Amino acid sequence: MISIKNLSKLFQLKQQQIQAVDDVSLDINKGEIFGVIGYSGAGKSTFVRLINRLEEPTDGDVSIHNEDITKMSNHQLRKKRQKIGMIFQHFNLLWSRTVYENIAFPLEIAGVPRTERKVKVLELIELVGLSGRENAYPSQLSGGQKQRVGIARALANDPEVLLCDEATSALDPETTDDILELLVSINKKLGLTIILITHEMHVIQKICNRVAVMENGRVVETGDVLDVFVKPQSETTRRFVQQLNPLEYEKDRLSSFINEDSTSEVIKLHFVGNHAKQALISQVIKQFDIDVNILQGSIAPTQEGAYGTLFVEINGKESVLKEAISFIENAGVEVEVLHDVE
Ligand SMILES: Nc1ncnc2c1ncn2[C@@H]1O[C@H](COP(=O)(O)OP(=O)(O)OP(=O)(O)O)[C@@H](O)[C@H]1O
Repeated sequence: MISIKNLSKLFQLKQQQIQAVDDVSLDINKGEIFGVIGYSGAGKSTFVRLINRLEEPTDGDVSIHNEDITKMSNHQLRKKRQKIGMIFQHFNLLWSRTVYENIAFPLEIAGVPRTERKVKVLELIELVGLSGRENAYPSQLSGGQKQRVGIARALANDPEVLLCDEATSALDPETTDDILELLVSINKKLGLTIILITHEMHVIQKICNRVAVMENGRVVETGDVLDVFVKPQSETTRRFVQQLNPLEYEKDRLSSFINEDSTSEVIKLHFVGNHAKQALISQVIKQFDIDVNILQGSIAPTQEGAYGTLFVEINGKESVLKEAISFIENAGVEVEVLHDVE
């Protein structure tokens, strides 16, 4: 487990002080993919760089598997850093070295003998899907391939933790998805703990188990990804969740589709996890004497199961509508009544 306690970083500039990270405490479980999301300037990069002491904390502790890295000597820290891999937005590859040589570099530094090095590098090249490109130089690779080299290099010394600093922000959406899939498969195959920072909610949705939301150096919300999607607590989190389906938040838009009928109601259904797999609407139609008009729906898969919303207009006798709503709620689906036509 990674235990972060009261972690702070104050940058002391000539004219001003910047509290980049402000009293952050978090526990990250072994083997999970933990996301940190925030807008530009929220303190994400500083936070992630404090975890391997690329930045020195002003205050607080970071323990990785019960070893407090903030108390380590430079020598101990160098050894420990071999067990903390890191990948970057702009890949940070060595441009004069080939794919093979980039990946071999951390092994050379760790003093791994040449033959052992070769076995490991070839294994990593296969793991990240770059077989055949061993002798290419970074300038001959696409963005996605460069990040694959970055990932292989970060894994060379069999780290316990992989830190990802906006690792997909420079990539197009399709390549982003490929790299995210690679991170999930590495997490599963190697049981590696991954801490990932991003400003994009779909990155969190796709691969994280838990998430922390940062604002002005502080963590304003933390929880399981599904819980945070379904019930965002802070305004900042709500704005991030909105990124995934902006239309869902334009309830006014729906009003033009609603029949001017005194017996209709518009409801929003929240499907979480396995509840998203039920044929609930067809059951409601069969069981109750009501009409259902589907206005809008969406579903987003997460590592912890799916999360979906559906806006429907239901039309029928008031007492029957009430019964139908109770039926839906009893099936484990949350119902929000949005609009009562007078
Ligand atoms: N080395 C530094 N010296 C002084 N101020 C810094 C330094 N690094 C970061 N800051 C400041 O700390 C604050 C947080 O920056 P940080 O880069 O951690 O945020 P971020 O959430 O990662 O944003 P971005 O995604 O834009 O990088 C910002 O106000 C930034 O200007």
